Amino acid sequence: MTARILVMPGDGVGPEICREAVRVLEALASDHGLDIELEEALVGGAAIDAEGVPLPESSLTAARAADAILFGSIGGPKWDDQPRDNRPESGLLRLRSELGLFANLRPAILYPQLAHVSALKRDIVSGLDIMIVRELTGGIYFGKPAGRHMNANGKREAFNTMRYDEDEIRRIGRAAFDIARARGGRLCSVDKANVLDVSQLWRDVMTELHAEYEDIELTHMYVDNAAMQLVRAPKQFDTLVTGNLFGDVLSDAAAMLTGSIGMLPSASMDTNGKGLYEPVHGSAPDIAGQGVANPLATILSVAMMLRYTLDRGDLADKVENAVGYALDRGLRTRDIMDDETQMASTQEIGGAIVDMLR
Ligand SMILES: NC(=O)c1ccc[n+]([C@@H]2O[C@H](COP(=O)([O-])OP(=O)(O)OC[C@H]3O[C@@H](n4cnc5c(N)ncnc54)[C@H](O)[C@@H]3O)[C@@H](O)[C@H]2O)c1
Ligand SMILES: CC(C)[C@H](C(=O)O)[C@@H](O)C(=O)O
Ligand SMILES: [Mg+2]
Repeated sequence: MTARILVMPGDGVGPEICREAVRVLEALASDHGLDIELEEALVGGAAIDAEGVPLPESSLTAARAADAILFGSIGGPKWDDQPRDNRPESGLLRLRSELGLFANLRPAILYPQLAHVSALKRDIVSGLDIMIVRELTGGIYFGKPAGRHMNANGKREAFNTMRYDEDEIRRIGRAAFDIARARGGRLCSVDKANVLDVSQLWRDVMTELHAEYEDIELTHMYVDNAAMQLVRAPKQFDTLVTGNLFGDVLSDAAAMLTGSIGMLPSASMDTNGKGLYEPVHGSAPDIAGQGVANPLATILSVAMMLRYTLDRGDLADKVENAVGYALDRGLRTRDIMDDETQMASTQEIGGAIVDMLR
């Protein structure tokens, strides 16, 4: 059956990197029998400019109808003065929430060709393959009450609420235990249970769930220590599971272990295998429009789409191998370049990968 893929390029470098990822999908369709139909929809600042809101109803309807979504990135200084609920970022948050995309998978894998570009020494990082499982539709991003006001002392005050109920924790916990079982069998749950009530509940529920997963080794770690351990000795981890805010921060840190934030793909899944696939990075306004953005995080997100939604693990392997070949040939965008390699544009990297796939 033809799979419907909705492309949401968004803002900044989003359209540039999506263009390359779409070329990859088109090459797979024409040369490898991938049965897909592509459609495009507005989101983020581009949607604010065109229709006044960051997630028009027509985009949400198209997203609901799609089997998978390829998402670029949203946001930028142009829209920073929008009220919170009408910022580009709100469009993405609403999309995640409305589609129930609660499980965010952020793999940090070091390509051996980039070992010397990593922020860490080669022996500490070589062979790195960790998976961060981030809860994506709850926690402090969505907790009520939240807001800004003038308090009784005449001072500006603002507040957010970090809230999880046990079902939300159990749901992401099960997803993470299942992923750990399919990987190295070790799960580290990251929280701040020495301070936060919500983290104490998180830890209790993870510990209870462990009874259903006795073959998996479960450990707990405080988030401050986890941030330190990620840059001290990242290979101690296999799978990590954590809440929305902690996962956001830890995954950007993990990106630098792989050489660049431009290397980190992600999948945001619902309970039925539908997914939104996007790079972990943002719209990179500082380099947008220059043709220098690294498209590999987005192309590797296509590989995740092939594996998790389209059930074409064979093609996912092909895409990941093609990325390896492009790196073998010394092709690099600026963020992962060194003295021995050749600077290539966003489009040249995409083109090289498409050539390998053909
Ligand atoms: N999922 C998303 O769409 C998403 C994610 C993060 C941030 N944002 C938004 O993006 C905007 C900019 O945020 P930011 O600057 O904090 O984070 P960012 O990830 O956009 O950029 C951080 C740094 O990484 C670099 N970078 C990012 N992607 C790159 C790529 N593919 N190739 C090479 N270099 C890359 C940028 O040039 C910048 O120096 C904000 O509006 C933010 O809210 C969106
Ligand atoms: C843009 C923003 C809402 C988003 C988040 O915090 O989830 C981004 O940082 C990410 O990591 O996907
Ligand atoms: Mg982030």
